[in-house]
Amino acid sequence: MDITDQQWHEEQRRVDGVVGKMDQQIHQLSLEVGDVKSEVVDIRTHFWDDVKVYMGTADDMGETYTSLKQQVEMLSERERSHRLAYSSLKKLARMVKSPYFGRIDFEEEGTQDKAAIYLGIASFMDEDDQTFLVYDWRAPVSSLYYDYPPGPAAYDTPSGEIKGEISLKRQYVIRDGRVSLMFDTGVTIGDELLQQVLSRSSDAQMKSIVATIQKEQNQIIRNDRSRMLIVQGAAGSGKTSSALQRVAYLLYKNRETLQADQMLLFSPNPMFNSYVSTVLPELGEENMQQTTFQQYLESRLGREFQLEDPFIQIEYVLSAPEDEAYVARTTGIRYKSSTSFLAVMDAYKLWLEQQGMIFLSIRFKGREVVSARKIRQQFYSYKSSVRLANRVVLLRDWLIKEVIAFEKAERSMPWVDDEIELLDADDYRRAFKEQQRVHKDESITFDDADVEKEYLARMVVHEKLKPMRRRIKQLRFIGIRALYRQLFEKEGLFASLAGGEQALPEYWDEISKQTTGRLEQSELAYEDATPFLYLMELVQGFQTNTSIRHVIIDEAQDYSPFQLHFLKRLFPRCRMTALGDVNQGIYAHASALGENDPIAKLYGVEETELIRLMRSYRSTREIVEFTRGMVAGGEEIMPFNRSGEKPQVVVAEDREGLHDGIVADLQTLIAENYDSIAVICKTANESADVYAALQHRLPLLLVTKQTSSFEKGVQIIPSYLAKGVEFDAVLIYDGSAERYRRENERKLFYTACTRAMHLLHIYSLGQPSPFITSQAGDSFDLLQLQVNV
Ligand SMILES: Nc1ncnc2c1ncn2[C@@H]1O[C@H](COP(=O)(O)OP(=O)(O)OP(=O)(O)O)[C@@H](O)[C@H]1O
Repeated sequence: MDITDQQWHEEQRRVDGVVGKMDQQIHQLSLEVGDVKSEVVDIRTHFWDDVKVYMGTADDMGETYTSLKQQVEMLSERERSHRLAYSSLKKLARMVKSPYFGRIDFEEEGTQDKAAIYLGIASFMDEDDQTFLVYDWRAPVSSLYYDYPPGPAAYDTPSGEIKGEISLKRQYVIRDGRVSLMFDTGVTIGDELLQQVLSRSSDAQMKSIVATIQKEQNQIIRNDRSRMLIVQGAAGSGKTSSALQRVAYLLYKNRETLQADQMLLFSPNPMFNSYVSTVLPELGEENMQQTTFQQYLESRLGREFQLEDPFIQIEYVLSAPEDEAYVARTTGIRYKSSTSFLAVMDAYKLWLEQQGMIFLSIRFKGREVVSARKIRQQFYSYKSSVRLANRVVLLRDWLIKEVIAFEKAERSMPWVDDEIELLDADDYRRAFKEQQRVHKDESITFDDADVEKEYLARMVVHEKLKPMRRRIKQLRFIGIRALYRQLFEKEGLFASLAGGEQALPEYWDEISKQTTGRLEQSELAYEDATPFLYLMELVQGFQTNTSIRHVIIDEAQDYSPFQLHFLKRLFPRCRMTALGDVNQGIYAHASALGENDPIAKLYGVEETELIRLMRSYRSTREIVEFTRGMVAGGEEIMPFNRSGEKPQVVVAEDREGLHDGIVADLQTLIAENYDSIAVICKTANESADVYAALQHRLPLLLVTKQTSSFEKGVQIIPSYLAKGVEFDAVLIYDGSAERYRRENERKLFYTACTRAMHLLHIYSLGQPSPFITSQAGDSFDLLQLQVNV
């Protein structure tokens, strides 16, 4: 339905009115912020002037305390007002140029009132008559906008469902206070605006999608029933976008009880953190915590081991020769990531409760303080009904007592006299002070030489034993590394825990050899890190994190069932949102979204909800139609209706020709103002070679696993680091059969191709990959580059 000039005029008048009121509030708030700020500075500068300090009697001190307390309270109250006024000011400054993006006219059942509800990134109230001129997009009533076309509609409120009728649904694009686009929409949020948004250039940073959230995405954003929400969605279907809007929604809905730092996002790599870091601030919310799983592993095991990161593992899987060691390792990777291995670990723990614990002797100056054998005896002397981790605590306390006894005896050893000789004046002073502190009520002097010597001996021995006591407190007397090794070394142990020889993975001997070999070098393969940590936690007691209330796992398909179980135990109080695409699983390990859907079983059916997103928004129809043929079930992926050129497959006969073709292509794309372009290579090695070969011909950026921010320009990037991000144009460096042919490369290739928003060119040195040639011939254009002569 066309909008008349009259309506257009009225809408602009309303925008002018709202913007005028916003300007007024901005003015008022700026004054307030200035005033409060100078007040705060004043209180800080003259803080002591207004505090009455009397120290004579207990009453005086009480008065001083009260006066001080009042002054501190006043300061913090003023600081709070400053923070509030400042954040309202920031919010208004963001809204004033574009105060809202949508409107619904809604008549509640049983009333005659038709209310026009305008939606923006935050609420804005008319201070004169206390009415909402703009509603926050997250308010309960706003869900009408995302969920219903004009007609009967309903929304949930804390006091029940409200039914009624939507008579109008309108969208706006308002820039600098002018309505630049406006239309009434039907079934869903209008394609027209979405078309516009999606045809824009890719950004170095992800954008918020509040104005165009789709109905199925809204279900993800507002879901707050289930403990575990799983989103399985096609490439580019808005999983990450929805997850970030969801964070903003949950922060709004639970603003009294939930803070941004109680939410944690697990990202696929550090660069991704920078890519998504602006979405929440754009919506006026603080960012949640962000980390990668590898960063967590590093924080726990990085001091003791050289940890292999997942990218080194993937480089190995993609590039190493396929000999027996390779097949054994990849089999091991799959096994060690499975719940079968998790079950072995749990059984191992039960076994250890009865036997087999390995302890390290406590030694001092080459002598045994407590032998490993004695520690073990003590450990197994505790009742077997006491849990393993609790017995470890008892053992720790026992060891501390043993050390105290040892410490006493040690004071009369000759080495102590030698050490005392070496003490200087400062040490003496320290010893004296320490003794004074310990014996507060006794009058201490160093008049008597024997007393002095005793004190000094006590100090010397105590100091020297500090590291030992620290190690005991950190439970470093448990041989976790040896326990992990024992599992792979002890004849028959693994098989009996796994339920028999037949349950052992293939290539068991080689897997054991590889595992123990690396441990001896103090290396931990990526596939061993989580199981190792799990064993450590089983034995020492879980170091859980109860402050995090919500965990969001992006690219969930890249987590193994084992890792997911581990996360569940790590965050026992939290809810989880896991987003993934089974077709983009690029690791050799079993996937949490793989066969038998291990992720769905994590919290059980009752507490789990699964939402599927099948419409892809990132890429043009042509790119989606081409790429979806590469993966199982791809026919269900629906392109959004936006057209572009067909993907091109460009075959070169030699590397020089390939490079010339790519450089010419890049130059054209740059001239045509494509802002972000990626040349996606298979591995980091290939990326480094391409960068070295082409960097003198045009400006390029090389993305490595160390890259921490996502930038515009031409990026040379390994396929697995391009996860989650997108580019205006994607050139696949070499999509030949030589490079992409194995089944485990299919998803990698699909992931790389689906990074393209507007244009996809696949170069191929020789015969193109079967993942291309098996596609319908009319879904891409095939070009042959001329051979260089
Ligand atoms: N409702 C929407 N309105 C506007 N843009 C959208 C919407 N949904 C998704 N997009 C856009 O589609 C692109 C892909 O979204 P996003 O990265 O969230 O998808 P994804 O499912 O996480 O993708 P992948 O799994 O391939 O990494 C982004 O540019 C995003 O802004």
